[in-house]
Amino acid sequence: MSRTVIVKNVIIGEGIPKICVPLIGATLSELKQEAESLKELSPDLVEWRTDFFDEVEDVEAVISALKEIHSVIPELPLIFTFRSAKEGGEKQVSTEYYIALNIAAAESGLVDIIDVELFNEEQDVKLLVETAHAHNVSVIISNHDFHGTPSQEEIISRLRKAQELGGDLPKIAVMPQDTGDVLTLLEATHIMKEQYADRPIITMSMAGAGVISRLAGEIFGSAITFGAAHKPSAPGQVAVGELRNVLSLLHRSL
Ligand SMILES: O=C1C[C@@](O)(C(=O)O)C[C@@H](O)[C@@H]1O
Repeated sequence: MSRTVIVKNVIIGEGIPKICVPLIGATLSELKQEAESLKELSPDLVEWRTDFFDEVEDVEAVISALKEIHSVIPELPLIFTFRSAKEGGEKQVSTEYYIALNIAAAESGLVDIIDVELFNEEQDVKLLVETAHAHNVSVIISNHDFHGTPSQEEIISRLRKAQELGGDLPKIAVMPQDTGDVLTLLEATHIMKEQYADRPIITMSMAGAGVISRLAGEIFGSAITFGAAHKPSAPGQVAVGELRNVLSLLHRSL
C-alpha cells in the first residue's frame, strides 16, 4: 500500500495536511451556489455530504446533482459521503440503499473518493471497497463517535480494522469530554502513524477543545483536515482561510 493517496494531483499523506470543505446544501440550487463559492477558497478537496440533500433517497436525483456539481468544480477532487444518522449525519437509509447509492457514485466516474462507514457488515464494506477500486475510486473507511472518545487502544484498533478492510484512508472523528480526550486522540494518531499505518490516516477530535487536532495533523499524523466554507458540517471546523494560515505556520516551523 502506498504511503500517499493521489487524487487529481493532490498528494494526500505528504507535507501540509490537505484541506477538505464539505458541501451541505439541501437543494440543487444551494449546492451549485456552494460549489461556485468554493472556487475562491480553493480547497484541496471537496466533500459532498449527500445526507444533507433533500433528494438523497432517489439515486437518479443524486447522480444528476453529482453531474451538476462536477461541472462547476471539475478540477477539484470530490469525496462522496452519505453520513448516517447513527454516526452524526442527517438521515438514515436502509443498508441496501446505502450500498446501492455508494455503488452508483463509484460507477459514475464523477467522484474520486467514497466514504464508507466502518460499522457496517464486513462483507458490505468489502463489496464497496472492491467496486470503488475497480473504478479507480479511493475509499475512506470512517468511524464517528459524537458522544465520547474511545480509549487509545480502541481508536487504534478501529483505524487498523479500516486499513485491513482495504480503506485507502482510514478515518476517525471523536468527541472530547475533556482535554485528556483530545490527548488520547492525538496520541492514538501518532502511534497509528508510526507503528501500524502503511497509508495516510485522517483523525480529528471535534468541538472547541478538539480544534487543535484539526490544525496539528502534520505533527501528529493526520493527512486531511475538514474546514468550513460558511457553515460547518461538524462541531469545531475552522474557517478555511484561518485553517490554511495555521497549517502553513506549523509547516514552516517544522
Ligand atoms: O467525517 C467527517 C469529518 C467531520 O465529521 C469533521 O468532524 O470534520 C465532517 C464530516 O463532513 C466528514 O464526513
